[in-house]
Amino acid sequence: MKKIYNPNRNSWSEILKRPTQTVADIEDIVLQVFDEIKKEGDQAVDRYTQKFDQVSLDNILVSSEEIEQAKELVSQELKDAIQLAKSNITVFHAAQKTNKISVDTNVGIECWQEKRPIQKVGLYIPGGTAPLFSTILMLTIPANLAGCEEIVLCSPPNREGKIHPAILYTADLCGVTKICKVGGIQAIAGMTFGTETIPQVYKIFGPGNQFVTVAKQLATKFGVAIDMPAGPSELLVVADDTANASFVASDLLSQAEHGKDSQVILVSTSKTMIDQVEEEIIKQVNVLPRKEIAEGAIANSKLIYVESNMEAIELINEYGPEHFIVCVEDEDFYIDKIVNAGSVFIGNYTPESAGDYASGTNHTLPTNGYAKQYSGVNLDSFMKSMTFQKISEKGIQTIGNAIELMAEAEGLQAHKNAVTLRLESLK
Ligand SMILES: NC(=O)c1ccc[n+]([C@@H]2O[C@H](COP(=O)([O-])OP(=O)(O)OC[C@H]3O[C@@H](n4cnc5c(N)ncnc54)[C@H](O)[C@@H]3O)[C@@H](O)[C@H]2O)c1
Ligand SMILES: N[C@H](CO)Cc1c[nH]c[nH+]1
Ligand SMILES: [Zn+2]
Repeated sequence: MKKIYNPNRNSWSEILKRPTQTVADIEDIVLQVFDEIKKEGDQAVDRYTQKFDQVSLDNILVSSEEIEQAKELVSQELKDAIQLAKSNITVFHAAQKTNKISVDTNVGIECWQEKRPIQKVGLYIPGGTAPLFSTILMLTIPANLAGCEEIVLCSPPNREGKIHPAILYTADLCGVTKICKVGGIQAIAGMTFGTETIPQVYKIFGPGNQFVTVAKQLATKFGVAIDMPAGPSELLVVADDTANASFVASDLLSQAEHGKDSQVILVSTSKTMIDQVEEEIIKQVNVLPRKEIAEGAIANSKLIYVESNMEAIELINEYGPEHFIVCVEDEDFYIDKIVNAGSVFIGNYTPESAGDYASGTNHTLPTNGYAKQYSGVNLDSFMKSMTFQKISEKGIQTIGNAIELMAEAEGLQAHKNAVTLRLESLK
């Protein structure tokens, strides 16, 4: 990991660059896949599954027999762990429900806001290098709580044309309507345009690698909504001498092992802590089964020394990390001042992995600096706010003249008439 001491503010944007490819880099291939899948449907899906996943499938739909087999293959111990996570995620997301908001803005003018579910949603579950069945909990639980009617799930098949049993088990447990064995750009195109097998949806959710993320971003050009750009995982830890260097290193490696295009950063006001974390990383990475992937991400990562907490928080807000761990004496300073982060983890006993799996918060979060403008997935992501109003005779008499004047000033006579006719009927 590259060590940087007291970086000059002018160099922050260069130092904090992500290693991922952008829309401009991947756009051509995404638009080509979109175009062919829009025109040819399943046939083009199969062609790209052969190209990018090295397998061809007669039927991409998961059958009930495959689900029954998967249930047998998942151990009771893992099923119990999934149940614990499901329960905590349900409790946290159910608490996000809001009541109808109703106000009389004037006498006789009642305005209110209510939420309604998005009827058809599509969930992308990553499966390229690791079967992220935990993401199914993160997406189906709020979708079900919101009341979404149709939940379509796409995840890439392996070279034998199969999806990992834990993905199938969890999808079945969480009431997914349809599971399709399709990944990458093909999956996003399928759910955007619809094919003979993949249903078209109104909104696509879920994380993925840079190809999936750029495909989701470009899909919005074709009318589908997305949760957010949730690409290669990233983590920023702020730590001082009160932190535990081995814990910090384990957290950094937990996100580095997601993919070579992940990025992890340590910001510290202690040079000693930076040296200790560096040593620990070297020690811990050697025994990881995904050592090569983690080392790839570490090559993109930084250890940054700054002189004050104020400088640290300004740099962190400039970066806008997906995950932000705070292991410092003055936690409240960072809790109060953080404005750009997907999810915040506080104290030496709050590993980021807790949020990935089982504490209850959602792990589908904005990456690549998008924490500056996007929230992570939550209950509202699966709902729309709708407004309603009911105006009485007294109400239209109160605001009618203002509407007439404003409509006339905008040169919209028909708008004015809709009020004038009613006011005259009340004379
Ligand atoms: N931000 C979040 O909330 C969050 C959560 C979980 C995981 N993640 C990220 O999700 C990602 C999962 O990545 P993954 O690769 O393991 O699985 P994935 O399912 O996202 O991607 C695999 C698919 O990518 C496609 N692909 C691979 N190489 C390609 C190429 N050269 N051209 C076109 N398409 C190609 C293939 O179709 C393959 O099926 C990781 O980067 C991880 O960090 C992010
Ligand atoms: N850390 C990922 C979000 O960036 C989520 C995840 C799933 N499984 C393990 N981790
Ligand atoms: Zn993770």
